[in-house]
Amino acid sequence: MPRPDTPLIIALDYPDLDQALVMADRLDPARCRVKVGKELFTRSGPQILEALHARGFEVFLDLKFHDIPNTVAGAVEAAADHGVWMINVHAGGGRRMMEAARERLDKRRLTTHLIAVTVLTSMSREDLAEVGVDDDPLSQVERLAALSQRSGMDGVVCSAQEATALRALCGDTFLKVTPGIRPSASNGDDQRRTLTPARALAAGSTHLVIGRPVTQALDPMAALADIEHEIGR
Ligand SMILES: O=C(O)c1cc(=O)[nH]c(=O)n1[C@@H]1O[C@H](COP(=O)(O)O)[C@@H](O)[C@H]1O
Repeated sequence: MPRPDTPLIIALDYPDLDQALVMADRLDPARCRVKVGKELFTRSGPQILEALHARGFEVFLDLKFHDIPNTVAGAVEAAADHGVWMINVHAGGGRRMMEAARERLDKRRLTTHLIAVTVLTSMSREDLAEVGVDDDPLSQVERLAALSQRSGMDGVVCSAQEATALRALCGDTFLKVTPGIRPSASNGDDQRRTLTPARALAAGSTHLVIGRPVTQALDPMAALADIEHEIGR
């Protein structure tokens, strides 16, 4: 199966397998990847991954592991053993945690992309201050992205607002996976650091994670077509 030549990752944030597959069956695995997150995976288990793989999708299993190094190493190995395209951990777990995850995948020759979440796109400067980080999101994202790169990650999750700075700091090939994508007409929901699809790509995002602007649209396929048109696909 050829790899899809697209930056689009559709977040299948549904409460159960059936609803997720109704959406997946309307999507084309040649034109997007899909993301399975905590709610869907906790409800459905690995069955959802098998069903999506059987349909030809590359899957980002977004479980954002954050624990002691030994526990995270085991968790990323278990996740990668499902044959998913991408998995993630929280960079806030620190260098030793990320290195342990990297070493475990390398030892098993598992080629799953391993990326680290820097600062959640739902967080503003005020949210960061409340958890003891008295700095702007960009500085904290840069700090955690540099640490992630030194710790062997293939890239990071950040907001597209930080993508240009990370391109300068970490280079073009370091993955910049950006949720918080909002077409100009839609609201931000719980997201705080957002950008439109076209501006996100221009800024240097390598992948755009898009959930509600497509999945909650009155006509999801029309919403997706509009996004593809906006980014020239
Ligand atoms: O790791 C993620 O995917 C992620 C990181 C982050 O900082 N912000 C973020 O929104 N996400 C995920 O990206 C998706 C965004 O969904 P929408 O806000 O509906 O487009 C959700 O599934 C989130 O769990």
